[in-house]
Amino acid sequence: MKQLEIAVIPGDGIGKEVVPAALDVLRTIAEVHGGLQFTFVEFPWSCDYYMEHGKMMPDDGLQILQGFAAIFLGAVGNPKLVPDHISLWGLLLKIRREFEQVINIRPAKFFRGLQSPLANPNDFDFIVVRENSEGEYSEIGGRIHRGDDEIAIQNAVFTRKGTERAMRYAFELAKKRKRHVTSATKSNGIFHTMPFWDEVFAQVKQDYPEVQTDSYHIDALAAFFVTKPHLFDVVVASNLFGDILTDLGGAIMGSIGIAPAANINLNGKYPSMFEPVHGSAPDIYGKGIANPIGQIWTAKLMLDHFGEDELGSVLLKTIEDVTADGIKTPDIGGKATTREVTDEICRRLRQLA
Ligand SMILES: NC(=O)C1=CN([C@@H]2O[C@H](COP(=O)(O)OP(=O)(O)OC[C@H]3O[C@@H](n4cnc5c(N)ncnc54)[C@H](O)[C@@H]3O)[C@@H](O)[C@H]2O)C=CC1
Ligand SMILES: CC(=O)C(=O)O
Ligand SMILES: [K+]
Ligand SMILES: [Mn+2]
Repeated sequence: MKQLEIAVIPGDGIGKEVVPAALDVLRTIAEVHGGLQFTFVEFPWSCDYYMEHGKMMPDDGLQILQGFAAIFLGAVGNPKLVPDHISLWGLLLKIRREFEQVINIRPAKFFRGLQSPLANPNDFDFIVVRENSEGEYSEIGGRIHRGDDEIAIQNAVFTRKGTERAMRYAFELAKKRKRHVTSATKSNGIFHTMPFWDEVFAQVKQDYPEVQTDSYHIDALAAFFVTKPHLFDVVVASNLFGDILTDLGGAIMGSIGIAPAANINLNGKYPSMFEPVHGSAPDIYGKGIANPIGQIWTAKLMLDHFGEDELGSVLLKTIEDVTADGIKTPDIGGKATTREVTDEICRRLRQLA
Protein backbone atom coordinates (compact mmCIF):
# COMPACT_ATOMS: atom_id res chain seq x y z
CA MET A 1 0.00 0.00 0.00
CA LYS A 2 1.43 3.38 -1.05
CA GLN A 3 0.73 5.85 1.78
CA LEU A 4 0.84 9.57 1.11
CA GLU A 5 0.49 12.20 3.83
CA ILE A 6 -0.77 15.43 2.35
CA ALA A 7 -0.94 18.80 4.12
CA VAL A 8 -4.16 20.53 3.11
CA ILE A 9 -4.58 24.31 3.25
CA PRO A 10 -7.97 25.38 1.86
CA GLY A 11 -7.11 29.03 2.59
CA ASP A 12 -9.67 31.69 1.80
CA GLY A 13 -12.88 32.16 -0.17
CA ILE A 14 -13.68 29.47 -2.71
CA GLY A 15 -10.54 27.61 -1.61
CA LYS A 16 -12.83 26.39 1.19
CA GLU A 17 -15.30 25.08 -1.41
CA VAL A 18 -13.09 23.59 -4.12
CA VAL A 19 -10.50 21.93 -1.85
CA PRO A 20 -13.04 19.67 -0.08
CA ALA A 21 -14.42 18.81 -3.54
CA ALA A 22 -10.98 17.79 -4.83
CA LEU A 23 -10.29 15.79 -1.65
CA ASP A 24 -13.45 13.77 -2.31
CA VAL A 25 -12.15 13.06 -5.79
CA LEU A 26 -8.75 12.00 -4.43
CA ARG A 27 -10.41 9.69 -1.90
CA THR A 28 -12.43 8.15 -4.70
CA ILE A 29 -9.29 7.74 -6.81
CA ALA A 30 -7.62 5.92 -3.92
CA GLU A 31 -10.62 3.56 -3.64
CA VAL A 32 -10.49 2.86 -7.38
CA HIS A 33 -6.73 2.31 -7.31
CA GLY A 34 -6.79 -0.05 -4.35
CA GLY A 35 -3.09 0.27 -3.58
CA LEU A 36 -2.97 3.95 -2.73
CA GLN A 37 -3.93 5.67 0.50
CA PHE A 38 -4.02 9.36 1.29
CA THR A 39 -3.93 10.88 4.75
CA PHE A 40 -5.09 14.48 4.65
CA VAL A 41 -4.08 16.78 7.50
CA GLU A 42 -5.88 20.09 7.28
CA PHE A 43 -4.55 23.47 8.42
CA PRO A 44 -6.82 26.52 8.82
CA TRP A 45 -4.15 29.05 7.82
CA SER A 46 -5.89 31.92 6.05
CA CYS A 47 -7.01 35.52 6.47
CA ASP A 48 -9.47 34.38 9.17
CA TYR A 49 -6.53 32.83 11.00
CA TYR A 50 -4.69 36.15 10.64
CA MET A 51 -7.59 38.03 12.27
CA GLU A 52 -7.28 35.76 15.29
CA HIS A 53 -3.50 35.35 15.52
CA GLY A 54 -1.99 38.35 13.73
CA LYS A 55 -0.19 36.08 11.25
CA MET A 56 -1.14 33.90 8.31
CA MET A 57 0.41 30.76 9.80
CA PRO A 58 2.10 29.87 13.08
CA ASP A 59 5.83 30.59 13.51
CA ASP A 60 6.64 26.90 13.15
CA GLY A 61 4.25 26.51 10.18
CA LEU A 62 6.98 25.66 7.70
CA GLN A 63 8.49 23.08 10.05
CA ILE A 64 5.06 21.48 10.38
CA LEU A 65 4.64 21.34 6.60
CA GLN A 66 8.12 20.05 5.92
CA GLY A 67 7.37 16.44 6.81
CA PHE A 68 4.52 16.03 4.33
CA ALA A 69 4.74 14.35 0.93
CA ALA A 70 3.02 17.37 -0.65
CA ILE A 71 0.95 20.44 0.11
CA PHE A 72 -2.49 20.83 -1.43
CA LEU A 73 -3.65 24.45 -1.31
CA GLY A 74 -6.75 26.30 -2.48
CA ALA A 75 -6.29 30.05 -2.59
CA VAL A 76 -5.12 32.85 -0.34
CA GLY A 77 -6.61 36.32 -0.04
CA ASN A 78 -9.47 38.20 1.53
CA PRO A 79 -8.72 41.87 0.89
CA LYS A 80 -11.64 42.94 3.08
CA LEU A 81 -9.77 41.55 6.08
CA VAL A 82 -6.06 41.65 5.19
CA PRO A 83 -4.19 43.57 2.45
CA ASP A 84 -3.31 41.13 -0.33
CA HIS A 85 0.44 41.68 -0.20
CA ILE A 86 0.42 40.79 3.52
CA SER A 87 -1.72 37.66 3.16
CA LEU A 88 0.03 36.30 0.08
CA TRP A 89 3.56 36.98 1.31
CA GLY A 90 2.62 35.53 4.70
CA LEU A 91 1.49 32.16 3.36
CA LEU A 92 1.46 31.29 -0.34
CA LEU A 93 4.62 33.12 -1.40
CA LYS A 94 6.37 32.25 1.85
CA ILE A 95 5.88 28.54 1.18
CA ARG A 96 6.94 28.88 -2.48
CA ARG A 97 10.13 30.72 -1.46
CA GLU A 98 11.18 28.88 1.68
CA PHE A 99 10.46 25.46 0.20
CA GLU A 100 12.41 26.34 -2.94
CA GLN A 101 9.46 25.59 -5.20
CA VAL A 102 11.39 27.19 -8.00
CA ILE A 103 9.22 26.14 -10.94
CA ASN A 104 5.50 26.65 -11.46
CA ILE A 105 4.00 24.43 -14.15
CA ARG A 106 0.73 25.62 -15.63
CA PRO A 107 -0.85 23.69 -18.50
CA ALA A 108 -3.67 24.93 -20.73
CA LYS A 109 -5.37 23.03 -23.53
CA PHE A 110 -8.47 22.92 -25.61
CA PHE A 111 -10.93 21.24 -23.26
CA ARG A 112 -13.75 19.03 -24.53
CA GLY A 113 -17.20 20.37 -23.75
CA LEU A 114 -16.03 23.91 -23.25
CA GLN A 115 -16.82 26.85 -25.40
CA SER A 116 -13.47 28.59 -25.79
CA PRO A 117 -14.04 32.33 -26.26
CA LEU A 118 -11.61 32.11 -29.20
CA ALA A 119 -12.91 32.00 -32.75
CA ASN A 120 -10.10 29.57 -33.68
CA PRO A 121 -8.91 27.63 -30.64
CA ASN A 122 -7.39 25.03 -33.02
CA ASP A 123 -6.90 22.31 -30.42
CA PHE A 124 -4.17 24.17 -28.55
CA ASP A 125 -2.14 22.37 -25.85
CA PHE A 126 0.70 24.14 -24.08
CA ILE A 127 2.44 24.38 -20.73
CA VAL A 128 3.77 27.58 -19.23
CA VAL A 129 6.89 27.07 -17.13
CA ARG A 130 6.89 30.01 -14.78
CA GLU A 131 10.02 30.93 -12.85
CA ASN A 132 8.66 30.79 -9.30
CA SER A 133 11.35 31.97 -6.92
CA GLU A 134 12.48 35.44 -7.94
CA GLY A 135 11.97 37.92 -10.79
CA GLU A 136 9.44 40.69 -10.43
CA TYR A 137 7.96 39.09 -7.30
CA SER A 138 10.33 40.57 -4.77
CA GLU A 139 10.28 42.28 -1.39
CA ILE A 140 13.28 44.38 -2.33
CA GLY A 141 12.70 48.09 -2.59
CA GLY A 142 10.93 50.61 -0.46
CA ARG A 143 8.93 53.76 -0.11
CA ILE A 144 9.93 57.16 1.16
CA HIS A 145 8.04 60.38 1.81
CA ARG A 146 4.31 60.71 1.59
CA GLY A 147 2.22 62.84 -0.72
CA ASP A 148 3.53 64.81 -3.70
CA ASP A 149 7.17 63.77 -3.22
CA GLU A 150 6.41 60.15 -2.58
CA ILE A 151 8.69 57.54 -4.16
CA ALA A 152 8.13 53.79 -4.48
CA ILE A 153 10.92 51.54 -5.76
CA GLN A 154 10.47 47.86 -6.52
CA ASN A 155 13.48 45.82 -7.58
CA ALA A 156 13.25 42.75 -9.78
CA VAL A 157 15.81 40.03 -9.12
CA PHE A 158 17.04 37.76 -11.90
CA THR A 159 19.87 35.38 -11.04
CA ARG A 160 21.71 33.34 -13.62
CA LYS A 161 20.98 30.19 -11.61
CA GLY A 162 17.25 30.84 -11.32
CA THR A 163 16.85 31.93 -14.92
CA GLU A 164 18.85 29.06 -16.34
CA ARG A 165 17.06 26.55 -14.12
CA ALA A 166 13.64 27.58 -15.39
CA MET A 167 14.83 27.50 -19.00
CA ARG A 168 16.46 24.07 -18.69
CA TYR A 169 13.30 22.75 -17.10
CA ALA A 170 11.33 24.07 -20.07
CA PHE A 171 13.69 22.45 -22.59
CA GLU A 172 13.65 19.10 -20.78
CA LEU A 173 9.85 19.22 -20.75
CA ALA A 174 9.73 20.14 -24.44
CA LYS A 175 11.89 17.10 -25.27
CA LYS A 176 9.02 14.93 -23.96
CA ARG A 177 6.42 16.94 -25.90
CA LYS A 178 6.45 18.70 -29.26
CA ARG A 179 10.04 19.97 -28.93
CA HIS A 180 9.32 23.63 -29.02
CA VAL A 181 10.13 26.31 -26.45
CA THR A 182 8.96 29.92 -26.58
CA SER A 183 10.68 32.52 -24.41
CA ALA A 184 8.59 35.38 -23.00
CA THR A 185 10.75 38.48 -23.01
CA LYS A 186 10.45 42.25 -22.92
CA SER A 187 13.99 43.26 -23.74
CA ASN A 188 12.81 46.30 -25.68
CA GLY A 189 11.39 48.00 -22.59
CA ILE A 190 13.04 46.42 -19.54
CA PHE A 191 16.61 47.59 -19.80
CA HIS A 192 18.66 45.19 -17.65
CA THR A 193 16.86 42.02 -16.66
CA MET A 194 15.23 41.14 -19.95
CA PRO A 195 18.34 41.48 -22.17
CA PHE A 196 19.95 39.24 -19.54
CA TRP A 197 17.02 36.81 -19.86
CA ASP A 198 17.53 36.74 -23.67
CA GLU A 199 21.27 36.09 -23.30
CA VAL A 200 20.71 33.17 -20.95
CA PHE A 201 18.03 31.77 -23.28
CA ALA A 202 20.42 31.99 -26.24
CA GLN A 203 23.07 30.11 -24.24
CA VAL A 204 20.78 27.41 -22.84
CA LYS A 205 19.22 26.61 -26.20
CA GLN A 206 22.65 25.66 -27.58
CA ASP A 207 22.43 22.55 -25.40
CA TYR A 208 19.14 21.47 -27.00
CA PRO A 209 19.66 21.48 -30.77
CA GLU A 210 16.70 19.10 -31.19
CA VAL A 211 14.30 21.68 -29.72
CA GLN A 212 12.93 24.53 -31.86
CA THR A 213 12.72 27.95 -30.23
CA ASP A 214 10.98 31.27 -30.54
CA SER A 215 11.22 34.41 -28.51
CA TYR A 216 8.46 37.00 -28.34
CA HIS A 217 7.99 40.16 -26.36
CA ILE A 218 5.32 39.60 -23.76
CA ASP A 219 2.86 42.04 -25.33
CA ALA A 220 2.90 40.28 -28.72
CA LEU A 221 2.99 36.89 -27.00
CA ALA A 222 -0.18 37.72 -25.04
CA ALA A 223 -1.87 38.59 -28.32
CA PHE A 224 -0.67 35.32 -29.93
CA PHE A 225 -2.20 33.37 -27.02
CA VAL A 226 -5.51 34.72 -28.29
CA THR A 227 -4.96 34.63 -32.05
CA LYS A 228 -2.70 31.57 -32.51
CA PRO A 229 -2.60 29.49 -29.30
CA HIS A 230 -1.82 26.33 -31.30
CA LEU A 231 1.66 27.75 -32.00
CA PHE A 232 2.81 26.98 -28.48
CA ASP A 233 4.20 23.89 -26.81
CA VAL A 234 6.28 24.99 -23.80
CA VAL A 235 6.47 28.67 -22.88
CA VAL A 236 9.11 29.79 -20.39
CA ALA A 237 8.41 33.01 -18.54
CA SER A 238 9.52 35.08 -15.59
CA ASN A 239 7.44 35.08 -12.42
CA LEU A 240 5.11 37.97 -13.31
CA PHE A 241 4.87 37.28 -17.04
CA GLY A 242 4.08 33.64 -16.26
CA ASP A 243 1.46 34.72 -13.74
CA ILE A 244 -0.35 36.88 -16.27
CA LEU A 245 0.00 34.48 -19.20
CA THR A 246 -1.56 31.65 -17.21
CA ASP A 247 -4.75 33.50 -16.28
CA LEU A 248 -4.96 34.11 -20.02
CA GLY A 249 -4.33 30.40 -20.60
CA GLY A 250 -7.30 29.66 -18.35
CA ALA A 251 -9.44 32.27 -20.05
CA ILE A 252 -8.87 30.84 -23.54
CA MET A 253 -9.84 27.38 -22.28
CA GLY A 254 -13.11 28.89 -21.17
CA SER A 255 -12.59 29.97 -17.54
CA ILE A 256 -9.77 30.59 -15.13
CA GLY A 257 -11.71 28.30 -12.79
CA ILE A 258 -10.32 25.32 -14.72
CA ALA A 259 -6.61 26.09 -14.83
CA PRO A 260 -4.30 23.91 -12.70
CA ALA A 261 -0.82 24.55 -11.32
CA ALA A 262 2.06 22.83 -9.56
CA ASN A 263 4.79 24.55 -7.55
CA ILE A 264 7.71 22.16 -7.90
CA ASN A 265 10.62 21.73 -5.53
CA LEU A 266 13.43 20.31 -7.65
CA ASN A 267 16.08 19.49 -5.04
CA GLY A 268 13.98 17.12 -2.94
CA LYS A 269 14.63 19.06 0.27
CA TYR A 270 11.05 20.21 0.72
CA PRO A 271 7.58 19.19 -0.45
CA SER A 272 6.05 20.55 -3.65
CA MET A 273 2.75 22.43 -3.49
CA PHE A 274 -0.29 21.99 -5.68
CA GLU A 275 -2.81 24.83 -6.07
CA PRO A 276 -4.91 26.05 -8.98
CA VAL A 277 -4.12 29.21 -10.92
CA HIS A 278 -7.16 31.10 -9.68
CA GLY A 279 -7.53 33.05 -6.45
CA SER A 280 -10.16 33.05 -3.71
CA ALA A 281 -12.91 34.61 -5.91
CA PRO A 282 -14.66 36.63 -3.18
CA ASP A 283 -17.30 37.67 -5.72
CA ILE A 284 -18.77 34.14 -5.85
CA TYR A 285 -17.70 32.71 -2.50
CA GLY A 286 -20.53 31.15 -0.48
CA LYS A 287 -22.83 30.51 -3.43
CA GLY A 288 -21.67 26.93 -3.99
CA ILE A 289 -21.04 27.57 -7.67
CA ALA A 290 -17.23 27.74 -7.81
CA ASN A 291 -15.83 25.60 -10.58
CA PRO A 292 -13.97 22.72 -8.88
CA ILE A 293 -12.14 21.64 -12.05
CA GLY A 294 -9.07 23.86 -11.48
CA GLN A 295 -8.55 22.24 -8.09
CA ILE A 296 -9.37 18.73 -9.34
CA TRP A 297 -7.06 19.03 -12.37
CA THR A 298 -4.44 20.27 -9.87
CA ALA A 299 -5.00 17.00 -7.96
CA LYS A 300 -4.21 15.23 -11.25
CA LEU A 301 -0.87 17.09 -11.40
CA MET A 302 -0.21 15.86 -7.85
CA LEU A 303 -0.96 12.28 -8.93
CA ASP A 304 1.48 12.68 -11.84
CA HIS A 305 4.06 13.99 -9.36
CA PHE A 306 3.70 10.79 -7.32
CA GLY A 307 4.25 8.68 -10.44
CA GLU A 308 0.54 7.86 -10.84
CA ASP A 309 0.35 9.28 -14.36
CA GLU A 310 -2.00 6.62 -15.63
CA LEU A 311 -4.53 7.38 -12.94
CA GLY A 312 -3.97 11.08 -13.59
CA SER A 313 -4.88 10.60 -17.25
CA VAL A 314 -8.03 8.68 -16.30
CA LEU A 315 -9.00 11.52 -13.98
CA LEU A 316 -8.50 14.20 -16.64
CA LYS A 317 -10.50 12.18 -19.15
CA THR A 318 -13.30 11.79 -16.62
CA ILE A 319 -13.37 15.55 -15.95
CA GLU A 320 -13.57 16.21 -19.68
CA ASP A 321 -16.36 13.63 -20.13
CA VAL A 322 -18.42 15.26 -17.40
CA THR A 323 -17.86 18.68 -18.94
CA ALA A 324 -18.66 17.41 -22.44
CA ASP A 325 -21.94 15.97 -21.08
CA GLY A 326 -22.91 19.45 -19.94
CA ILE A 327 -22.53 19.06 -16.17
CA LYS A 328 -20.88 22.43 -15.69
CA THR A 329 -20.76 25.35 -13.28
CA PRO A 330 -22.07 28.77 -14.39
CA ASP A 331 -18.62 30.23 -15.26
CA ILE A 332 -18.52 27.76 -18.19
CA GLY A 333 -22.13 28.15 -19.16
CA GLY A 334 -23.78 25.47 -17.02
CA LYS A 335 -26.22 25.37 -14.14
CA ALA A 336 -24.55 22.79 -11.91
CA THR A 337 -23.13 23.48 -8.46
CA THR A 338 -19.62 22.71 -7.23
CA ARG A 339 -21.06 19.68 -5.44
CA GLU A 340 -22.98 18.34 -8.46
CA VAL A 341 -19.92 18.48 -10.73
CA THR A 342 -17.79 16.82 -8.05
CA ASP A 343 -20.33 14.08 -7.31
CA GLU A 344 -20.64 13.28 -11.01
CA ILE A 345 -16.86 13.00 -11.41
CA CYS A 346 -16.70 10.70 -8.35
CA ARG A 347 -19.62 8.60 -9.59
CA ARG A 348 -17.96 8.00 -12.95
CA LEU A 349 -14.62 7.21 -11.32
CA ARG A 350 -16.29 4.58 -9.12
CA GLN A 351 -17.69 2.88 -12.22
CA LEU A 352 -14.09 2.21 -13.25
CA ALA A 353 -13.32 0.20 -10.12
N1 LIG B 1 -2.70 31.64 -5.83
C1 LIG B 1 -3.52 32.34 -5.07
O1 LIG B 1 -3.82 31.96 -3.96
C2 LIG B 1 -4.09 33.59 -5.63
C3 LIG B 1 -4.75 34.45 -4.80
N2 LIG B 1 -5.35 35.56 -5.31
C4 LIG B 1 -6.13 36.37 -4.35
O2 LIG B 1 -7.52 36.05 -4.54
C5 LIG B 1 -8.32 37.20 -4.25
C6 LIG B 1 -9.23 37.52 -5.43
O3 LIG B 1 -8.41 37.87 -6.55
P1 LIG B 1 -8.94 38.11 -8.01
O4 LIG B 1 -7.98 39.04 -8.64
O5 LIG B 1 -10.39 38.45 -7.96
O6 LIG B 1 -8.73 36.73 -8.78
P2 LIG B 1 -9.59 35.39 -8.74
O7 LIG B 1 -8.85 34.39 -9.52
O8 LIG B 1 -9.92 35.01 -7.34
O9 LIG B 1 -10.97 35.75 -9.49
C7 LIG B 1 -11.01 36.36 -10.78
C8 LIG B 1 -12.38 36.08 -11.43
O10 LIG B 1 -12.44 34.69 -11.79
C9 LIG B 1 -13.53 34.06 -11.16
N3 LIG B 1 -13.11 32.73 -10.70
C10 LIG B 1 -11.91 32.40 -10.14
N4 LIG B 1 -11.89 31.11 -9.81
C11 LIG B 1 -13.08 30.59 -10.16
C12 LIG B 1 -13.66 29.30 -10.07
N5 LIG B 1 -13.00 28.25 -9.55
N6 LIG B 1 -14.93 29.13 -10.53
C13 LIG B 1 -15.60 30.15 -11.08
N7 LIG B 1 -15.11 31.39 -11.20
C14 LIG B 1 -13.86 31.62 -10.74
C15 LIG B 1 -13.89 34.94 -9.98
O11 LIG B 1 -15.23 34.75 -9.61
C16 LIG B 1 -13.54 36.32 -10.50
O12 LIG B 1 -14.62 36.84 -11.22
C17 LIG B 1 -7.32 38.31 -3.92
O13 LIG B 1 -7.18 38.33 -2.53
C18 LIG B 1 -6.05 37.86 -4.59
O14 LIG B 1 -4.89 38.39 -4.04
C19 LIG B 1 -5.35 35.83 -6.65
C20 LIG B 1 -4.71 35.01 -7.52
C21 LIG B 1 -3.98 33.84 -7.07
C1 LIG C 1 -0.40 35.52 -6.75
C2 LIG C 1 -0.78 34.98 -8.03
O1 LIG C 1 -1.68 35.47 -8.69
C3 LIG C 1 -0.09 33.82 -8.51
O2 LIG C 1 0.96 33.53 -7.98
O3 LIG C 1 -0.58 33.20 -9.46
K1 LIG D 1 -4.51 29.34 -6.07
MN1 LIG E 1 -1.95 34.56 -10.60
